[in-house]
Amino acid sequence: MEIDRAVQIAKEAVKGGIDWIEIGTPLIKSEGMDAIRTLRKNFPEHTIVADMKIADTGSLEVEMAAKAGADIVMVMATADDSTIKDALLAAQKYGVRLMADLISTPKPVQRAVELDRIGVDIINIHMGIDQQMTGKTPVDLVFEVASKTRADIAVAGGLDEQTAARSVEAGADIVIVGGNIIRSDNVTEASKKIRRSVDNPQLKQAKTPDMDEEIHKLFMETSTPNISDAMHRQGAMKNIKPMLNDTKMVGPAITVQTFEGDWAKTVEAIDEAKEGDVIVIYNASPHIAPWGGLATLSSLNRGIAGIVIDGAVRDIEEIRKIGLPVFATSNVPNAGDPKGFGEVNALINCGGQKVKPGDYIIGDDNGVVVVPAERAYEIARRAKEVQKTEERLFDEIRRGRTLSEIIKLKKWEKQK
Ligand SMILES: O=C([C@H](O)CO)[C@H](O)[C@H](O)COP(=O)(O)O
Repeated sequence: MEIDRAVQIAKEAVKGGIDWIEIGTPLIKSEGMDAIRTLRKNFPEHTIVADMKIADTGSLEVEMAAKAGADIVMVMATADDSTIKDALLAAQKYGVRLMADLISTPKPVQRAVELDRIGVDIINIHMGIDQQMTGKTPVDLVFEVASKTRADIAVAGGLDEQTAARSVEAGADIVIVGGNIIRSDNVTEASKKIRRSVDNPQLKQAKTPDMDEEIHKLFMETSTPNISDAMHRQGAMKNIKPMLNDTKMVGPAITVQTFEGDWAKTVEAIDEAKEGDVIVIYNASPHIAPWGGLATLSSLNRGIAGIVIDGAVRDIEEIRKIGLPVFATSNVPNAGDPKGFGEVNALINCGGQKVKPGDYIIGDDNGVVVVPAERAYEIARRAKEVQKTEERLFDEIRRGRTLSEIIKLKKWEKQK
């Protein structure tokens, strides 16, 4: 994030009622202490938190941040006690408060108690962005840490309206929200929502979502380009196109290995599939269809989420009328016969991607991506982050700037 964008986003968030502005570590690494100076200058009345993530030379780095205009400076809870104590002395000397970040602390409750005894002002219960993608949340620790310490308690790490409210109910004094505000396409509205839930935490009934439901919901909300970006451009199937427009399909794979001119196993898979599954077929012939209208209707009746074929389909008009998402390499008039070769639920290769039963298959008008089952939650969360970042970029482009201006493309190209 560039400093001018950070200032603009902070202005929109302030309009929505936020009290404090946290300058994140990536911005500080990119812009140095100027990030703090600029935010201080633009927001003379607001509390400025500098997420310095201090690991050593506590006194020196607190002094740097304090002189640049920070009110609160962040030290790593995992730093040595000598660093924490020296940072604390500098904080007292320069009239700022010291916040200790419990990110990646092996025994967070025990360390919080120790930091409290040392005298840090605020303890930040924090799950980092990468940890959040694996399903970790800071909220479950709040009550225990808050009840065993006297310091103020901050909470950070993927908080939204629900989890911010739960944190306050569990004893948090400060709620730090990053992505769910700064990546929104309406930062002011997103800030207002968080403000409302923090001020009235009892109104937000947080339910713990079922993991599979959550994965399905996140993949339904995101696009295959979002998912491909989240996987560092991996996972996209080659040459496989949607046979319908405005199509969206999400589900775990049931796989079919079959051969040119043989449609027996593809049709048997319909009976073996569970509701919500996606049938993924390797057939390898662009000329003889192992799938058509009758199989599509049969799948619709069984509640199957969609079909992906590395091969051809026929009866395209019927498939369109039925409306079940079908993806294939081509459409042709002729089918094969049921011969019975091949296998259901084998490891297959489809569109150049390995697919095993249970892997998540997501299809839309852009094509199809496969996400390994063991990474489904993490990738779904990362795809959502990609989408949020893009929403904000879309908003800034709508306001009249070009994409390369916004992302300062030249500055971030690889330097020789
Ligand atoms: O501290 C943060 C992170 O480690 C990068 O510096 C974030 O500011 C903090 O996690 C809040 O952001 P979200 O997790 O996106 O709410």
